[in-house]
Amino acid sequence: MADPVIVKICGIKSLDLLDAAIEAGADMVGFVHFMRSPRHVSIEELGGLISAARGRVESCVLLVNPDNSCVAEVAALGPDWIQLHGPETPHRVEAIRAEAGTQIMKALPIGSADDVAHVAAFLDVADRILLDAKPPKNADRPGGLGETFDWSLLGGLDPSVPFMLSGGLTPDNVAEAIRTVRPPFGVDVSSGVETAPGVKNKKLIEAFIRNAKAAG
Ligand SMILES: O=C(O)c1ccccc1N[C@@H]1O[C@H](COP(=O)(O)O)[C@@H](O)[C@H]1O
Repeated sequence: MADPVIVKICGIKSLDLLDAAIEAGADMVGFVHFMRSPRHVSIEELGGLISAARGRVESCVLLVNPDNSCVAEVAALGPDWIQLHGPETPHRVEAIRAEAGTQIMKALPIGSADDVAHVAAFLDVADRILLDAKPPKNADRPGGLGETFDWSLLGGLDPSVPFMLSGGLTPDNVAEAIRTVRPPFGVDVSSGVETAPGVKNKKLIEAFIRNAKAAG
C-alpha cells in the first residue's frame, strides 16, 4: 500500500482551528509570523499555538527573511520546523538552521524551468523543500496568494528532492495535484481552506484532508 499523504494546514491563528485541523487528520500545521500577512500571529500567540500542538501534530513557523533575533525568539518556543518563505540565500538558510537548531523547510517559488534548476542549491542546507507558485511582481507578500503553477515543470526535478507541494491547492484540485506531481513529502494549503484571506473554514479543512488522503 502507498504511504499516506502528509498534509500541512498553514496559516492557523486560533486554538479552535488548530484543534479542528488535528481532528480532521492534519499531519503538520503552520503559523505565520509575518506582519504583512492576513494570517500573522504575534510571538505571544505563537507560544500558545506551538504548546497546544506539541505531541499532537508537527508545528511549523513561517518566517520571511528573518533577522537573527527573530530566529532566536521563535526557536526558543520549540517548533518542529521553521519555514523560510523569503529570498533567503543558501548561505543564509544554512546560518538560520545553525542558529535555530530546528528543521528547516525552504520555500522556493516556481515559475520556470530555471526556478526548478535553482532548487539544487538548497539541498544541503534545508531539511525539506516547499515548492510554491512564483508570486506576481506587484504582490505584497511572497506566498499565501492562492496561486497555482504549471505542475508539469516539476517533470524536470531530480526525483530524490525531498519536497512538499503548495500553491493554490484546494479541496477540488488537491487529488489531481497529488496524482500528477506525486510530492514525496505531501501537500500544503492555506488560501484554499479559507472563505476570505486569513479566515479558515473547518469544513474546507476537512474536505481538503479527506481528498488528499484518498488520492494517496
Ligand atoms: O500565508 C501568507 O500570508 C504567506 C505570507 C508570506 C509567505 C507565505 C505565505 N503563505 C504560504 O504560502 C504557501 C501557499 O499558500 P496558498 O495555499 O497558495 O495560499 C503556504 O505555505 C502558505 O502558508
